[in-house]
Amino acid sequence: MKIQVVEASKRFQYEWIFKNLSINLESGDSLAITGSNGSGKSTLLKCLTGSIPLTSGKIKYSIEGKDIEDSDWFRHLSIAAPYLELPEEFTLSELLDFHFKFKNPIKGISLEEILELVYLKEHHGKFVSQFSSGMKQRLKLALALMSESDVIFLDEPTSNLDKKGIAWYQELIGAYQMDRILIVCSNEQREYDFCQQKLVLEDYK
Ligand SMILES: Nc1ncnc2c1ncn2[C@@H]1O[C@H](COP(=O)(O)OP(=O)(O)OP(=O)(O)O)[C@@H](O)[C@H]1O
Repeated sequence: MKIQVVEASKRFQYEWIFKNLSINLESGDSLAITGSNGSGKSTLLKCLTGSIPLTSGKIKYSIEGKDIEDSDWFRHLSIAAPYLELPEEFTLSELLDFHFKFKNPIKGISLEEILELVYLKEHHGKFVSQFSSGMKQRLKLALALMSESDVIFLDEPTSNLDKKGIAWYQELIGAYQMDRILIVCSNEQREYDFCQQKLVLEDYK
């Protein structure tokens, strides 16, 4: 899998969020997108996932030299972000069944193992609406990383996690990034210090 970003720029009304941003990523790469509050991290993530268009420039996804249509990017990626809510009217078991109807779990892992990994096994019958914010965040991260996707996007991955949850997140990444592209939007070093590449949005104003 390759993602090529060429001279990408994004503007909302008269405000340029980023200009002339170029990056190349391939399987196994990890990129941290950093910058102060309001610098445009989430906006760049939304452009990279195809949820909103660029103002100018180009983003290309390809596998083994073959381009992937913009409309098919979603098949290759998973996202965990604060603004993407979990469907709260499901119990945890129902949510896992629902989620994995659309995405395959990574090879060799069962739903039972995912429940254990996320420390929520005893809560499988509980409604997601009754989860604490930390439980919801662990679930979002696990759903993203346990899905068979070539690209994983994590926006503010440790929000609502306590010290133990942060250590759990770091271990999860170590064990399950595998040969995939990982993109982390954050301004907290502990969330991205394992990333090989770092992009600072203030450099693209
Ligand atoms: N749909 C929109 N229309 C107009 N302006 C927008 C829109 N979405 C975001 N913005 C503006 O783009 C800028 C960047 O916002 P963004 O949420 O990408 O920043 P961020 O770096 O993720 O911030 P934070 O660290 O606070 O989460 C802000 O000035 C924001 O108001």
